[in-house]
Amino acid sequence: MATDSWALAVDEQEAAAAESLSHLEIKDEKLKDVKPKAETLKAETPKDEKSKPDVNGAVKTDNNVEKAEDDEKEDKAAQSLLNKLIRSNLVNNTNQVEVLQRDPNSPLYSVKSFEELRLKPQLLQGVYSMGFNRPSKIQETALPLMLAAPYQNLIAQSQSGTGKTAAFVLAMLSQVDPANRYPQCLCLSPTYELALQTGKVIEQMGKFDPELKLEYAVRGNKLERGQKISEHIVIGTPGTVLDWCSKLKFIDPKKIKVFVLDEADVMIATQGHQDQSIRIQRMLPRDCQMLLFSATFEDSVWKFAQKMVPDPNIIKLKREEETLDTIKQYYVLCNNRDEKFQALCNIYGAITIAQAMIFCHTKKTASWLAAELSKEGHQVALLNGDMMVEQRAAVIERFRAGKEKVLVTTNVCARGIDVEQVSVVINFDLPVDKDGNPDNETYLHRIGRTGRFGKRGLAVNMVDSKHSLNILTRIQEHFNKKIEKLDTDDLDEIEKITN
Ligand SMILES: Nc1ncnc2c1ncn2[C@@H]1O[C@H](COP(=O)(O)OP(=O)(O)OP(=O)(O)O)[C@@H](O)[C@H]1O
Repeated sequence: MATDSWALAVDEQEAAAAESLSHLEIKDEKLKDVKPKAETLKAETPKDEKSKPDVNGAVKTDNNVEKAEDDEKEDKAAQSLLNKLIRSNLVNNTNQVEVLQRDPNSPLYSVKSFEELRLKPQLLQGVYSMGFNRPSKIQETALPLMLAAPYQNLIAQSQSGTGKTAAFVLAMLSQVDPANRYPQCLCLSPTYELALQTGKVIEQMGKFDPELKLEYAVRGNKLERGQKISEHIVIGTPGTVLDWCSKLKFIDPKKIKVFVLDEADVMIATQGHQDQSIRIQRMLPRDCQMLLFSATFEDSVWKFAQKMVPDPNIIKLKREEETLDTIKQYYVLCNNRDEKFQALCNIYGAITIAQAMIFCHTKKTASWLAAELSKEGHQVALLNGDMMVEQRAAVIERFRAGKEKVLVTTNVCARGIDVEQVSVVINFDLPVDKDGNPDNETYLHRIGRTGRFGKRGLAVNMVDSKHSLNILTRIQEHFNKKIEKLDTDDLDEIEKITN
């Protein structure tokens, strides 16, 4: 790849991150001078004004008709950051960890306590100071494997919130020798903000070792030319790290002992990052320990992982499956948006709903609906892709705390966000993919419950055209679970749905 193209990709990616600088607390003095450049965590409005599917996927060509795609582009990095910001605890997972060992004959260790890992005392102190009493499910197996000598490579996949970051941070910290004043561990993150988040974990966990130093290789952190970095751990985005290792030679890649590639799935979704990461990996010594982490493991991630990590051990923790078994599903037949709103008001008038999440297809509908519900006296929170990630996290936190009773959001904006306590979900518009087909996965994720949250739930789907009825029928067939018709003009009937 030509130097120009990766440099361009870096510009794009880091411009995307720069805006959030003003929102994140930055402790590192060197980073304080960085000026926000662009508001790119905002969702983009597609320039293409051609015919698009309507709210439920039907194609409309009239320019006066609301365009479904005035909406957000799915931004994996933003979603990942959002989940990190709103999460304060481990995600529970009762599935077994699957391990594929490079050498099946070597015994497989798993630990039930951090003491068993024989960490440096300051590190153990750091772990406990973070409130970690015992290793998480994935940490139980990953940590002994990562810390075993001779060092082994690892590819690990488990859903967000299961303790991957803490695991590799611990692996890096335990292998650093503070007496050697040069970078020994290198960690790649897909965006500026994610790098900062992981950096914070490194700082927290390593804070009892005053000698230990961390440097951020992110755009805006300008070092003097000709300088060599003395910090032990470098965390950064691929473009800047590549610059620092090759063009600017701030880092000697040959001295790196541990290389971590975090959020591999987000990484490959960002243009240019894959090539940059591979170029960095090629500069590292053969005996450098390579660790790759990902929340998902589709084919593309797997191919990338194999390129990055030779002779890997592989650890996977399956996501807890959601089912529709404990959910009562209904649909309401309407003719247009106003009728859907009326149906919603009727439902609210008939039953007590503690907290509900309402999903719309477009930002415009979501804003309209939130305003209408407020007029009706509801305490409404609105979430859309125009908000900065931190603002979105604040909205979700307030909703979680029960400060608002209704959360109105767009489909794309809330994908992958878990608000477990919500038992009523209203699909004001049905979830469809970009081609206008039923998005079964999103439907399941949104209204389904895992074993742990097995309490009963209620889902109401608003149908406003033949097309959306067809989408609903296909969703019903896909899950082979009946979605009952609900007449929202009949109060008695509505009341029955809570029984
Ligand atoms: N052993 C532990 N005990 C208690 N809490 C933990 C433990 N390990 C991690 N946590 C906490 O659980 C949350 C999720 O952990 P972490 O960020 O490491 O998960 P992750 O799998 O890296 O998630 P993501 O894929 O979003 O990066 C964090 O708040 C973290 O502080």
